[in-house]
Amino acid sequence: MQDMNIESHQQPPDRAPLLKVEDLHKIFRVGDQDIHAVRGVSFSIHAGEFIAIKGASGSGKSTLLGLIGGLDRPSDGRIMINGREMSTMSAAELAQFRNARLGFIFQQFNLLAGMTALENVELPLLYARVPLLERRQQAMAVLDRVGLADRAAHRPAQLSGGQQQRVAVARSLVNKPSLIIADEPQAPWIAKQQAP
Ligand SMILES: Nc1ncnc2c1ncn2[C@@H]1O[C@H](COP(=O)(O)OP(=O)(O)OP(=O)(O)O)[C@@H](O)[C@H]1O
Repeated sequence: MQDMNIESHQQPPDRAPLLKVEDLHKIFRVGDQDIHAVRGVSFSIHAGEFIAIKGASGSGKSTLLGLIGGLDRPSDGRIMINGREMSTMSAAELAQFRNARLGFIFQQFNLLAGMTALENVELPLLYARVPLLERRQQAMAVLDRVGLADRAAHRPAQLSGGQQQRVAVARSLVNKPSLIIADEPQAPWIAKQQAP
């Protein structure tokens, strides 16, 4: 892994971290080659804190975000969320935790092409078994917040790139997550959205 920097943009408050990463490593085995994508990364995030992970292409940023989000397991090191070690969670617990506590914005947005903007935003609530009327109202409110209420019935292919990005942001916010993980530069936009 090349150099990667973790920058905090707010003063962490004096309380236990929401997320603590300790000496994290990820090694991918490709053929007979070991790719050390994440090498000994440690940091903490407190509630309300905004953190940017910066580094050259291929320095391990997406891999690190995947590990924090529980999408992949580390080769070594620990990830503690609210004092609980992620590796001790079962697959079902991890899925439940991801759905209830984390919001993801992927590099490629990962919107479902066959669904409308509103249905895409509703997805985390559907997984959380929120009743239809309630989830429709909540999803619509967040779509409105990102300025896309009038595009609710449009499918991703009928939206501009920036609008698709805003749908992805709305989907990441709809379950009111403790932590939003954003791959690539939408992050300042999210910080603005989260401001009271
Ligand atoms: N599933 C995988 N199997 C093998 N190698 C991988 C895998 N995923 C990533 N890598 C390698 O790990 C390294 C880190 O990749 P990663 O995608 O985390 O970088 P990044 O910093 O997010 O890059 P970018 O800014 O270009 O998106 C790269 O050398 C990449 O080729």
